Amino acid sequence: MKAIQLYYPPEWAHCYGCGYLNAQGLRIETYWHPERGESETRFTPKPHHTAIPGFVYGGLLASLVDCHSTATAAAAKAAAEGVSLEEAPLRFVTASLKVDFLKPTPLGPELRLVGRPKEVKGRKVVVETELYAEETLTVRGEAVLVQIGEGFGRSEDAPAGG
Ligand SMILES: CCCCC/C=C\C/C=C\C/C=C\C/C=C\CCCC(=O)SCCNC(=O)CCNC(=O)[C@H](O)C(C)(C)COP(=O)(O)OP(=O)(O)OC[C@H]1O[C@@H](n2cnc3c(N)ncnc32)[C@H](O)[C@@H]1OP(=O)(O)O
Repeated sequence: MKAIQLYYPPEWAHCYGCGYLNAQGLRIETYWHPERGESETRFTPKPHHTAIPGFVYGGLLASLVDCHSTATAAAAKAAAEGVSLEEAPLRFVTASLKVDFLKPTPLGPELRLVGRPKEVKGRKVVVETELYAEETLTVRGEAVLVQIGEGFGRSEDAPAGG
């Protein structure tokens, strides 16, 4: 099975969290399981991803939820439209990200994120994510993702003043 991120066209593959062209990035890989209608990402934080000794920094956890959600949105939209990502390289950006830190996340074990599309409507997809450390649910996220089109990211799309 090929990771969803590997379908992104190169011009949209520089993201710190999920771009395969970002050598310093997290380069997460997310897989879509059509039989369950769910996505899955596995990631093992490094020792420097520390909040306090023994626990994962929350900003990293938010980044994982963020990029896991954009990938889930692409797969969910492709599934809803009955197209493959091979023929339709869909790309989403994050409009809104909510992260609830339910319990401290231990630093050491592999983390597992499970994503489910809650709504697929037009260019918008809402994704719910659960993050587990050794079967313990420690983080829950909800993100609103909006599909970008070809040419998005040209200077006229960039925020003013930047
Ligand atoms: C990546 C930065 C983006 C900045 C732009 C510059 C260049 C981009 C170029 C390439 C990007 C390539 C790859 C992406 C890389 C990484 C992705 C990883 C995740 C991230 O790290 S990404 C960074 C943080 N991200 C942003 O920097 C976004 C800044 N922002 C915008 O660029 C606009 O804000 C946008 C496009 C999000 C929406 O603008 P828009 O005009 O296209 O969409 P529109 O208003 O039509 O809304 C359509 C439907 O989304 C609903 N909706 C919209 N905003 C909502 C909100 N906040 N909460 C709840 N619902 C919301 C509406 O309610 C409507 O829903 P409904 O149809 O149901 O009414």
